[in-house]
Amino acid sequence: MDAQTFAKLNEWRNYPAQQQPSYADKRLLREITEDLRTRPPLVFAGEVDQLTRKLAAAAAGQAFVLTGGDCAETFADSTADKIRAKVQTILQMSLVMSYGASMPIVKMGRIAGQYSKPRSAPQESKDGITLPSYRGDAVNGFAFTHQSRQPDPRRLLEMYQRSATSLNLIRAFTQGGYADLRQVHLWNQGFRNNPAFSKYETIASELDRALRFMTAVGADFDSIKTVDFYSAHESLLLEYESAMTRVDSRTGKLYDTSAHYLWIGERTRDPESAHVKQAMQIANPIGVKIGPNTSPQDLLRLIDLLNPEGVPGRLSFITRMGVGNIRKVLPGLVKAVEETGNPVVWISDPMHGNTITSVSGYKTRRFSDILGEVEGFFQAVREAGGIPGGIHIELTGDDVTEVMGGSQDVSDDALAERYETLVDPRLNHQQSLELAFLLTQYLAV
Ligand SMILES: O=C[C@H](O)[C@H](O)COP(=O)(O)O
Ligand SMILES: C=C(OP(=O)(O)O)C(=O)O
Ligand SMILES: [Mn+2]
Repeated sequence: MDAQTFAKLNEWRNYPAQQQPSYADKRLLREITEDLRTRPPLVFAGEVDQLTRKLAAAAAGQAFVLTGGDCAETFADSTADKIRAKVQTILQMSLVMSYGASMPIVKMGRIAGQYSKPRSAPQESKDGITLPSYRGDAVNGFAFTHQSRQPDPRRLLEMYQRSATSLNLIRAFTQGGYADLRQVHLWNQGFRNNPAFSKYETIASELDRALRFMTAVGADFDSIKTVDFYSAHESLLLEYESAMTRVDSRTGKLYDTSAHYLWIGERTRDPESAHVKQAMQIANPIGVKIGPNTSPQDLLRLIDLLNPEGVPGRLSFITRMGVGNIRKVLPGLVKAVEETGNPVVWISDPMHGNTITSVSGYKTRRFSDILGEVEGFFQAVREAGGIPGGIHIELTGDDVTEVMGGSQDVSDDALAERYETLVDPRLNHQQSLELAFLLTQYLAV
């Protein structure tokens, strides 16, 4: 690596980095990041560029992005069954959505690397004992003991290994025929038992007819049975992201090879933050989460820093305002950005602005608030002259009870039945499919 590239790679070190673990053993951290630097990349520059082109299509209204997966992946749950269920859920949603939108869906998972979390509070207290907060399996353990809550750099290696094995399986599923349209359609038949099915019967039978028509005219399903599926996670642990950054031999540019797509969280998106400085140096498509206190100036500055050349697909803004704020705050932001002519992708995260504590004490969200924010997002972006480009949600393929409501009407009392997330509540399989059906009404224009 030449001196100039090396300087770029380390530029972030000159700026304040929030939400970083403080490791007791700095030497061990160095040994581990040195080791990571020698490991093969998890994703390849060519794939990353292909994703950027697909995101460019979303910015232009010719594709729509679906990102879904856990709030916090865990090492223990990075199993074949759980990964399959998540990928299956995303493929099922995407079939329904692409029918509704009559356009391709860009499929991304918060998967194969979503192992670290920013937290509102650095510490957690229970029964008079105060310990560091859980920051994701890549940092420390969830168990509430002194030992488990200490940040351990060896977990970064485990993150790499788990990401690699997850991605290997995802590649096998999505390239090996598992994503065949007919198969995905068959899975969707399970939704017929959902209490809300009658509301969506028309679209479900239209989709059924469309596929039968394709079969009748001899469509070559075999030639379209692989799908492109991209990995995404929050770029939070800068030592890890930096250690996974490689020079692309074709172009000499830096790519963070830990995932195809990286986003910067609401808590670390300050233009002068190490997180933004790190993202400036890499060629991956970047998302920035934006909450209700974002100003138009913030966005213009982020555009200057992260996409000064206006490369379509390079930058997305992921709005997470809350159902009560989205219509008030978003139109002004969209207007200001659209006036610059810079091609950003507007993506809705209807989860993070709608987190509440239920009466029974669970961190949860209401399905109705999530839908309300999605609706507000489509209206606000269109009203202000922008193009709604995608949705970013926390989901799992399992029948958990973490989000209240939906057609199966998960009640406050029912949350206790299968509340499994370690950080934020996720839509379960049925709630995710229901959201996909509901989205079709906003996607069809
Ligand atoms: O996933 C997002 C954040 O990490 C999470 O909402 C923060 O949660 P906390 O407020 O429980 O720390
Ligand atoms: C931490 C997250 O979101 P935000 O930065 O929007 O709070 C997340 O996506 O899990
Ligand atoms: Mn979350």
